[in-house]
Amino acid sequence: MQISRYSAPEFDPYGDDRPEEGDGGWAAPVATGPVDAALAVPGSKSLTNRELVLAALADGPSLLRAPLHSRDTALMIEGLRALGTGFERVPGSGGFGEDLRVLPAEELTGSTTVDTGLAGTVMRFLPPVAALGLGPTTFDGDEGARRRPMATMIRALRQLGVDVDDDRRGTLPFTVHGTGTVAGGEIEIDASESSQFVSGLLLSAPRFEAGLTLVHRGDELPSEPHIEMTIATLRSRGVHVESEAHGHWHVAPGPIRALDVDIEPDLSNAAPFLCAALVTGGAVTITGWPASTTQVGDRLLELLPLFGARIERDGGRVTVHGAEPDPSRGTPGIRGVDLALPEGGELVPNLVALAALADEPSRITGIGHIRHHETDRIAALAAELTGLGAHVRELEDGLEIEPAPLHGGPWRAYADHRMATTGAIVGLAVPGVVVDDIATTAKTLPQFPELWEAMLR
Ligand SMILES: O=C(O)C1=C[C@@H](OP(=O)(O)O)[C@@H](O)[C@H](O)C1
Ligand SMILES: C=C(OP(=O)(O)O)C(=O)O
Repeated sequence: MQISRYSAPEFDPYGDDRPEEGDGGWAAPVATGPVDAALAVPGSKSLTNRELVLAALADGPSLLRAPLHSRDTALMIEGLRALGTGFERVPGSGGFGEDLRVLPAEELTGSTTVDTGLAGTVMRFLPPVAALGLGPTTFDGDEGARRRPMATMIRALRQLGVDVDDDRRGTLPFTVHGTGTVAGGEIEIDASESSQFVSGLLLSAPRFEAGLTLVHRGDELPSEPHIEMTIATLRSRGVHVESEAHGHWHVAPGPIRALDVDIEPDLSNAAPFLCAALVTGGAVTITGWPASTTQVGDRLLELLPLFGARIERDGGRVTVHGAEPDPSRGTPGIRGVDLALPEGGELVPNLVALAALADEPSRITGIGHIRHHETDRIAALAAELTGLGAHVRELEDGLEIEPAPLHGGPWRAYADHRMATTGAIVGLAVPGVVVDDIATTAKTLPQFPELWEAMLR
């Protein structure tokens, strides 16, 4: 079996580690009965990478407790370090690696390169930071990263008075010519392709001379909970942020306060484990579930019951129980859903695994933007499920799935952590599913293979 090199505690967020190529595939374990497991998951990618950026721009050192250590967060650390930020490792109290002290640069520097990997948060959050640095910063990333939209960010920076050289491609690679200051002011963007354009601009905005008034004009505004998360993290550091109308934000110029923060567990990364309860008719408990959160993964507690799950909550322990076996519908009796889910694109791949194993048809729409994630997730899900015998119809902005008996076969991950975990979920119920690159889960959850096998023991 292939185990990722990113496993804590050996994982070194400061080294040159990159995921390894697949070694011939990971045979997804089949559940031999209902799962019955309790586990904790490591810190949130979205919170860790926001707090890293804000800590680097803050007016003093900040401590991040229980941050995520994964490829995406290592890339963020390396990018910020290239721009002059200091990092110290501090013994952590959590089970998934060390805490991090972030030491902001006296002056952000440029004349460097930033490797974004395939991390949307790195490629959309760091260009405005680089604009505050002195000197040119060239951004590039994985082959798949060069296909992800960047034109909205490049145009926004130009509107803010920043010189960006992209050879008119509108994608990586490009160079941000930082002068040490950004004028700021009022701009309009179309964030239909990704909420990360909004988040990236808002995170650096307190450091712009005039702050930022940002107006979204476009057909869609996906992943709104992630924008709420950005606003909440800014406010917790004393930044004045207003949103008086939908798609309008104003960030006042001013200091970003240094702050010691606890990073919540990644609730979107809890999803595959919770789905396992439904697929096997068992029960899975996640510990440390926050009482209140801006994470979109919290919506799993409303979404999974639509598939037939029962949720039990006891303080920070959240347990998902599979549907009661129903002989007239077959065990484990997963229900079909008809959902519009523009706010929860990152949850979709795992939920589609449930839909493919359900006894009834499903339709999930409003998710055209996930064609711009790590891969075109609509096309990838349709291709991989069809390869296993599923009846899937690809819509422009979603998927329709009809119940059909599935068989084993290869499952391509497309360098997408959530495609990899989706293959694992299907493989619980379908013998012979082989995920080509389970190590790609190191993007946000290096411990996935170990946690998955432990859940099944
Ligand atoms: O800001 C963030 O941390 C994220 C925003 C969302 O991006 P999109 O708006 O591109 O979907 C989400 O899907 C991604 O996993 C993380
Ligand atoms: C879309 C995702 O990632 P990224 O931050 O690279 O956009 C995701 O994690 O599902």
